[in-house]
Amino acid sequence: MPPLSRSVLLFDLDGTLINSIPDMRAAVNATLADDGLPAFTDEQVSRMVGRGARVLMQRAYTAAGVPLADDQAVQTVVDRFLVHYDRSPVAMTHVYDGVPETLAQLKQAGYRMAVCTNKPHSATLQIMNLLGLSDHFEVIWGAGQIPQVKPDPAPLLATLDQLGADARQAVMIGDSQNDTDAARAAGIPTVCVTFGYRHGTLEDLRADSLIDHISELPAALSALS
Ligand SMILES: O=C(O)COP(=O)(O)O
Ligand SMILES: [Mg+2]
Repeated sequence: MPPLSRSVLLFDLDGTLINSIPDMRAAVNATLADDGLPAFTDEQVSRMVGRGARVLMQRAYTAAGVPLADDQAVQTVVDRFLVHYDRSPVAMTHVYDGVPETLAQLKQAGYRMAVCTNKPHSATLQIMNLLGLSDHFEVIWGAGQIPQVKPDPAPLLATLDQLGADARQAVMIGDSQNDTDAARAAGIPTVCVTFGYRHGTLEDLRADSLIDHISELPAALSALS
């Protein structure tokens, strides 16, 4: 596989490494139930996920017919959602097939790896620990440490900064336009999985490479350089 002209891999989490929708759906529905509102399905929640907990709550309450009035209302509901989510974050969440093996293979080949997710930071750390994924990564970046989330490039650049690396060394691996737009703005090429929680078409992603299974990633990375 080496020489590695781009040796730093930035991975998205939800929809790329793990299927986290069922536990997010449960926490969304528990939050809505606190307000006497009806539940959504996995399918509906997957269309709300992507830009972090604040946008998830805004979309859920808007879809329930009671849009959140202001920033304070959003924050209050996000805090309640996180209490529900932190209580049971991986009961129904699973790591996609082939992920641990592929991460081990990439590490062995000399890649340095980080996660950069729009999921809130403390939930991200807890979930990755519980799923046994943390040890593969030098940096785990979750939302809330800076105001911006993907598709803003700032979280990717902050993750690279923590790695002591720069955009010219990096490839982003994700599942949605939030990932590809952020990466493009940072000058970083992208590999996208064709599963996950993409909202538009595959073409909308404008990814440099598409893979149907994570085991295809090493070859896709080699073909990029
Ligand atoms: O939780 C979200 O909204 C999205 O998370 P992701 O950036 O890992 O896809
Ligand atoms: Mg994702």
